[in-house]
Amino acid sequence: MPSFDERTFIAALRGIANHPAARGLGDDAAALEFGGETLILTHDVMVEGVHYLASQDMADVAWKLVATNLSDLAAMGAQPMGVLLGHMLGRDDAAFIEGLRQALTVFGVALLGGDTVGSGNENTPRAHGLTAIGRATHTPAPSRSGAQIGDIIWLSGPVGAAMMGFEAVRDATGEPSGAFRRPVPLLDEGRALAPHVTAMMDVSDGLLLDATRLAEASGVTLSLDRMAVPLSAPEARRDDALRWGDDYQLLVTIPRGVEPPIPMHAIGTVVAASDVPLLLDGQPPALGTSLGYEHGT
Ligand SMILES: Nc1ncnc2c1ncn2[C@@H]1O[C@H](COP(=O)(O)OP(=O)(O)OP(=O)(O)O)[C@@H](O)[C@H]1O
Ligand SMILES: Cc1ncc(C[n+]2csc(CCOP(=O)(O)O)c2C)c(N)n1
Ligand SMILES: [Mg+2]
Repeated sequence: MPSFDERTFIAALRGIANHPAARGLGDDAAALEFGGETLILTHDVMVEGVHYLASQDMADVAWKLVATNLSDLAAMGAQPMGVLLGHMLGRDDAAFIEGLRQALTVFGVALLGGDTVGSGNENTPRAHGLTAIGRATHTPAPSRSGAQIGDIIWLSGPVGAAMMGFEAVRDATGEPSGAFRRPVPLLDEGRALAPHVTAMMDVSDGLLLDATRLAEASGVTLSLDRMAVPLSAPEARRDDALRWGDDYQLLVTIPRGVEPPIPMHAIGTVVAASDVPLLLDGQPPALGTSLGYEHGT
């Protein structure tokens, strides 16, 4: 086991991330004011065996690396500009480059640079890093910390498709798996929502965990209606789908009475902070159960 889990490590980093652009390491990306504009900067890593299966097509892995980073830009209402790739050489590098080319073409983003290394040992799981750079289309760029008591909580679409897709790939069932292999960042949606939201984030680690993070950042409690969450999985898997992650929907809060500018699903309301940041059908989630994906736990 690592010496720190993800949450503890990021909390320790907060002590040295004092620049205002870091936003206290509380948002999906940094927001750096520069030359009259706001640059939005994010970096995500994918690891073989953690984020993708060793059997997967490397073109899909490259696509997902781009898409997950662009999803963090979407959550800030940003327009992507370019990326820097950190690449560890290994099997199927030509396929990786083809998947990278496809994603950059589809999302209209430039490859600006990066770094390439060997693993040193072919049994070492591979890791792939990507930095994505965008420009804010609405300032201040939305944060996770602005939710207000009384706001309505909205979700851009269903959760559960990535979980089902993962199981299809893992078990080689031939069932649809595109949501897991090739997620699509909601860039247009993020830009449309940015001027209207009090808070916004993308849902990467599971709806319940990410909703908890938004609540904690905003100093409120999020009260979710379990059955109002749209599902792209069998109803019997609802509780798993609310926790699994990888769906890259946008989770936002908007003042009551304001209609979202795009179709969204109302899934709850923001209430005054209580001793728990999240209520599910009025109840705190059972103690000791996982709310989503956390590294190092
Ligand atoms: N190693 C690190 N160094 C500096 N900042 C970090 C590091 N790891 C995480 N952070 C920051 O902590 C915050 C939370 O990170 P987290 O990875 O949960 O967000 P995210 O990128 O939206 O999630 P995901 O990785 O699931 O896409 C972000 O602001 C991120 O920039
Ligand atoms: C092989 C395999 N097993 C499990 C999962 C599920 N998973 C892993 S990390 C993560 C959250 C996003 O990661 P991060 O927080 O690092 O951005 C999720 C949902 C997967 N994708 N692949
Ligand atoms: Mg995010």
